[in-house]
Amino acid sequence: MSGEAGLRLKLNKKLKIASGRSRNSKDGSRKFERTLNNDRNGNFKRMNSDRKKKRIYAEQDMVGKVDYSDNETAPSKKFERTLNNDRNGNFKRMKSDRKKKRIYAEQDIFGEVDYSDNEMAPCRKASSKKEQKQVKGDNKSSRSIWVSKRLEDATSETRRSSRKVKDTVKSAETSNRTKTKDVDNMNFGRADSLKKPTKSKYDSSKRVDISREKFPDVSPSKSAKKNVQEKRGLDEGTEVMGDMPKKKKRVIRIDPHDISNKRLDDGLVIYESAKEKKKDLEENTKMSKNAQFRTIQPSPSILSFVEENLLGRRRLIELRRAGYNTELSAPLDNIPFSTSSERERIEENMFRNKLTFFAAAKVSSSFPPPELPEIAFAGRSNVGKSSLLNSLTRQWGVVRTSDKPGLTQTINFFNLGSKLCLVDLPGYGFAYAKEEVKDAWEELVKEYVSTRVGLKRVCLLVDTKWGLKPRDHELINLMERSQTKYQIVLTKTDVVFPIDVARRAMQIEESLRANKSVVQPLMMVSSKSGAGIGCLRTVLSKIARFAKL
Ligand SMILES: Nc1nc2c(ncn2[C@@H]2O[C@H](COP(=O)(O)OP(=O)(O)OP(=O)(O)O)[C@@H](O)[C@H]2O)c(=O)[nH]1
Ligand SMILES: [Mg+2]
Repeated sequence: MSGEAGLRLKLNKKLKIASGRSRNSKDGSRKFERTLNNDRNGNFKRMNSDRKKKRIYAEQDMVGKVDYSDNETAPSKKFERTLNNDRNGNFKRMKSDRKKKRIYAEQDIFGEVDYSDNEMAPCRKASSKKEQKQVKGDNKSSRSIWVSKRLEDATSETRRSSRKVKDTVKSAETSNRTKTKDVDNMNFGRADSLKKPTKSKYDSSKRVDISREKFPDVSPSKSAKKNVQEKRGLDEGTEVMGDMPKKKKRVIRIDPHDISNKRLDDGLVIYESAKEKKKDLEENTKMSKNAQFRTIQPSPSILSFVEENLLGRRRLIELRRAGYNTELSAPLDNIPFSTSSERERIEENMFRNKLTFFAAAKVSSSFPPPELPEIAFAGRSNVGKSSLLNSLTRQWGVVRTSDKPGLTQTINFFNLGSKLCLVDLPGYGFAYAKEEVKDAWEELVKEYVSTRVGLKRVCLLVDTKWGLKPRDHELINLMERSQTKYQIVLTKTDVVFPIDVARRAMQIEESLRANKSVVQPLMMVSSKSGAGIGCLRTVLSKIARFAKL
């Protein structure tokens, strides 16, 4: 027993010395903190009991007469062995992490791990969990090597990163000051050794930033140029001076309108300028056309006709004062689908008769035999031919009309009573139809106006806004050649000012003054307002009255 007591005392002493050493060392204090933390979590008692158990097992080993004086690692090995044994026995409840703690405690006690470097602590803390998982091997020395290796890696990495920053700053400074190849090679070499592709980018951007800070007056483009120069210089292995004298650019000013000093390269410019000039000229001519139109002085007879018939754009109050029933839908002198009693009010007896459709022709062979004197209505598409027929007879709906140009595609024959035949011709020019079809219509119209027996008059309808167009002139020339009587009728007078209606009438009369087949006076109507319709009725009914087949 006395021997046993002696051994116990010795062991206690050893343990006290070890714990004292650990407390004195920096890592020992850390270990102490951890134990305190454990205590805070309520494991203090268990720890005490563990220590007691350790002591007991140590005692047991010592009773087993094992000599530890030679090798200090032996007790730890023994401890672990006993712990392993205990897993099957009394210490089943103990968790692995607690066991690990105990292992660390042993390490601390026996001072196997060298914590001389201060940087170790945070690394160890950060990777403590990983380490705990990995530190499973029984060999303490291997564990200590692994930990020390990790620590070394961590410290070297931190050193590297700090060195990197220093290097980048240094390289930036050197590139701006000296810009020698050697310095940059060093930098690139370092970047390569670090094996980070982004590093070089970072370096270059940093360099640019620093250069900007250093030379705030230099524009970014210039600094970029400098960088390019630097790179070139480095590639060639020659020194590039930052303060090179700049070459002044010669600026040659060329007169854009002067063609004499142009080179072949400036051909495009010449072409463009010519195009612009042509455009200006066209605009001027266009302007002059409008200006010319405004200078037309209508004759007093035309002006009085326009005023008497309320032609042109008018206010409702004006129409009301003139006796028009403004409450009726357009045209004002019209009642849609009028009855025979309503037709009685038409001044001219001729147009009191009922309008009836009797034939349509696509080709000249299908024209009906000429039984009645015919009055045809020709003109460009959408000029208002069909509408005028309806307006003259006050029988809206007999002749079909549309907003879309090209509705009338055949020559349509309408009988007005038993004395007159009204013919609606297809329009020419602007129409939503194929070119071949339009050409066919035009040919048919030309054939009709030039060859038709019984055709007493062609009312050539002209839009007041646009006046005579080349196609109209074509038809006029044809009728002149074929000696077909034609009368110009201005339509849609309600969309322009009265003075412009008069000007247009005057303009057309002047242009056709030399023509022989043209019938005067020029008529002006509006199928919408009914203005001038009565006058046209009077003129046309005279034809029927005196016409002889
Ligand atoms: N403001 C106004 N519009 C009119 C007048 N006459 C006709 N219109 C309109 O002009 C468009 C064309 O009328 P249409 O009578 O179909 O013309 P069109 O000459 O027969 O046309 P095509 O059959 O294609 O040759 C329609 O929307 C009419 O409402 C008018 O005197 N004044
Ligand atoms: Mg029509």
